[in-house]
Amino acid sequence: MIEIEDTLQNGVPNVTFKNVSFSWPGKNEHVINNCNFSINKTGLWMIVGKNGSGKSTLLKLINGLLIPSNGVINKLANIGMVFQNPDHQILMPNCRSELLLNINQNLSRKDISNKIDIALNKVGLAGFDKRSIHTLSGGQKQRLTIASSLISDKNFILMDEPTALLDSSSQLAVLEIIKGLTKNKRNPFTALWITHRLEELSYADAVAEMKNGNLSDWQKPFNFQYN
Ligand SMILES: Nc1ncnc2c1ncn2[C@@H]1O[C@H](COP(=O)(O)OP(=O)(O)OP(=O)(O)O)[C@@H](O)[C@H]1O
Repeated sequence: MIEIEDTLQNGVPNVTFKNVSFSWPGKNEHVINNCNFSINKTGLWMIVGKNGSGKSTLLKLINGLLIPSNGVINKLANIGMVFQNPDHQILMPNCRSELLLNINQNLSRKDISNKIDIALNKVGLAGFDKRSIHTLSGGQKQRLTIASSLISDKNFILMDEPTALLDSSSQLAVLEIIKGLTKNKRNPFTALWITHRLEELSYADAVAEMKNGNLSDWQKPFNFQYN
């Protein structure tokens, strides 16, 4: 049986997989194999795992791009996505127009401008609203994709190796921004972050490994062992 619920009642997320399996069309083996886990608190959750272990597939199941072959996915969250390469998701020529794409168009002009200023400020891009995308660094572009999620009131952001293309100072900036957002008690926020960069795990509230189509139990970063 396949069943997906998608409603948002408050800022605290609940994403739960119950016996979820998924195989790509034409393939017999399950990439995701009877997978069970739950994310039911705000915070920064990180997943590691070998190439091809199914991490990106898992994110696509969470955001509804893929439908499970079996099992149940319950989603109580307003879900956004940040990809490894921001050039793959930024569509407009400057920061303001990119954010306008993602904002509730029923707001007044004044509220729209305020929201744009607040979102840019939250990601350390205050004053960048008129900047052309081609003048931004990779790290600034990645921060703009986070601002796009914020401005569309997402409270759960899926991040697929968001720092893989960034140098260490931009990596740190993105990590600090996401960590700060997840600690903001007034606007509960959650990130599920896939990484191969093990030094990032110390920022996580919980870490799990994707292996054999399943996710291990969540652990504190200092308890987590990965071979
Ligand atoms: N569109 C697709 N069609 C068929 N098979 C796919 C497709 N996308 C991914 N796969 C296969 O699914 C498996 C898991 O891929 P996935 O991208 O989820 O792994 P991953 O853990 O994210 O890998 P990486 O760390 O390299 O990004 C791989 O065997 C891959 O070849």
